[in-house]
Amino acid sequence: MSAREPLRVALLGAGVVGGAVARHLTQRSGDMAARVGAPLEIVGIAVRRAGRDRSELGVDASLFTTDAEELVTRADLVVEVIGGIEPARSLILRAMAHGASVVTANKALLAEDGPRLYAAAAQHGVDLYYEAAVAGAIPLLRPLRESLAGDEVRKVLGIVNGTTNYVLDKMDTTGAGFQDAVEQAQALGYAEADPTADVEGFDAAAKAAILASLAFHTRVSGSDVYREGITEVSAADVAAAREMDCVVKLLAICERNDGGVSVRVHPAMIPRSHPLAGVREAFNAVFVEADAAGQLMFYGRGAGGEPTASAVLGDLVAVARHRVGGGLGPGESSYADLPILSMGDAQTRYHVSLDVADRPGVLSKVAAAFAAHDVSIETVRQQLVAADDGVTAAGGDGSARANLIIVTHTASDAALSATVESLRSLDVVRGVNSVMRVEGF
Ligand SMILES: NC(=O)c1ccc[n+]([C@@H]2O[C@H](COP(=O)([O-])OP(=O)(O)OC[C@H]3O[C@@H](n4cnc5c(N)ncnc54)[C@H](O)[C@@H]3O)[C@@H](O)[C@H]2O)c1
Ligand SMILES: N[C@@H](CCO)C(=O)O
Ligand code: NA
Repeated sequence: MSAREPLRVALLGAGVVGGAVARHLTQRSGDMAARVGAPLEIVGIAVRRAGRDRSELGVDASLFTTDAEELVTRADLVVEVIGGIEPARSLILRAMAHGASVVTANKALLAEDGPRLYAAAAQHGVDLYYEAAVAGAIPLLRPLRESLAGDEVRKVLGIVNGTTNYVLDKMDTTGAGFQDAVEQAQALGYAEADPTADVEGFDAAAKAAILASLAFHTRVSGSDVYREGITEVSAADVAAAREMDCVVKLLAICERNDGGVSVRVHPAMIPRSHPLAGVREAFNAVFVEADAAGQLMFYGRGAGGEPTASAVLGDLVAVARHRVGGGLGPGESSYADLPILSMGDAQTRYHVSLDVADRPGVLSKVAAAFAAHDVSIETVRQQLVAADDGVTAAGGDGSARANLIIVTHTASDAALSATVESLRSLDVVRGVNSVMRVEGF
């Protein structure tokens, strides 16, 4: 082991992630020192309440402090795992101003105000690393930032929120409704007491913004991301997907085309044969497509104290090595500055399930609505609605009813959603059962 002076580490937050980081740093200090080339010495752990019993972390009780502002001024390396915007942002900026490199897991902050933090890191000549912020343990940001730095990334497509994947998986495999599945996720500790950030897609949108920024060398913030959560996904949607041999997943999609970049988070049907369909429970997986590399897939645990601590510790070792050996990791790269496309310009495909009157001319009226918006239909399947399946087989005008399932070719999202609006107003359409985007065919 090196005789070098210890590097002073300040830990901000001792919750799920911070607790796991503290335990590893304490129990495996010898390995960490050998890998870094200098000991990593915890000089303080900022907590909200000082008096609590935290003996299970195995750290000296005198290290806990409620004065995070003071703590960050006497550290070489600061790990921020408090979460949220403030005081996390001010503490990170203060730490950098005092010369500390920073490791954070805070996707919400990076998606809201990343450029300000990157600028501060550059100004003060320190590192800002955040592998844990997207897809937890999965090494994903480092590959994008470093391994693929010489390639052209075209698309990043993935499942980046464990809670919603768990909920959708349970809806698919057990037929559970949305609310039941959320309660199961809460009972297992995946979903928080207030699961809004997960189920409304805010968490995935923040991660999509970070991924797109790195992939396309362009500043993308959380508010640039089109976002739909899973609260509107019904058992009928999941059943419609099953009929198509598909599953519903909440996807983060970052695409680059000639016009710019499109970044979106929404539920979509994907074929059961697609590798993302096999991502079960609270796991995450991300596909990256690059010109020279072709397709790459990253899979693993995106949440939980231990998996997230793995990514935090990897970053901590990396920035500590820079302190020992000199130099800095790559900073923000936003030189490409590509325009960000609106959702209407995104190229998507729709699956639409309609209840229609079963009489002559209905199909042509439906087809005309698609044609009017220049949307090409790929497949149409029709089945009669039986009188005994819970709906009345006779329509209001005495005609029989049928279920029409239509899958489109790719078109702009604006054209597709305008088509659905037209369908809703057709007299032959009795009801729109399910509308969902389709990916991965
Ligand atoms: N838990 C995960 O699976 C996971 C995965 C990836 C990223 N993250 C990110 O990691 C960060 C931490 O998440 P977590 O799950 O550990 O949250 P947590 O709520 O378990 O822990 C946060 C801790 O910070 C403390 N805290 C809040 N304000 C503080 C302050 N001003 N000073 C000192 N302590 C303060 C809280 O009391 C709490 O103990 C968040 O940014 C989160 O998005 C978490
Ligand atoms: N709430 C997040 C934690 C990891 O960021 C999830 O469910 O994926
Ligand atoms: Na990661």
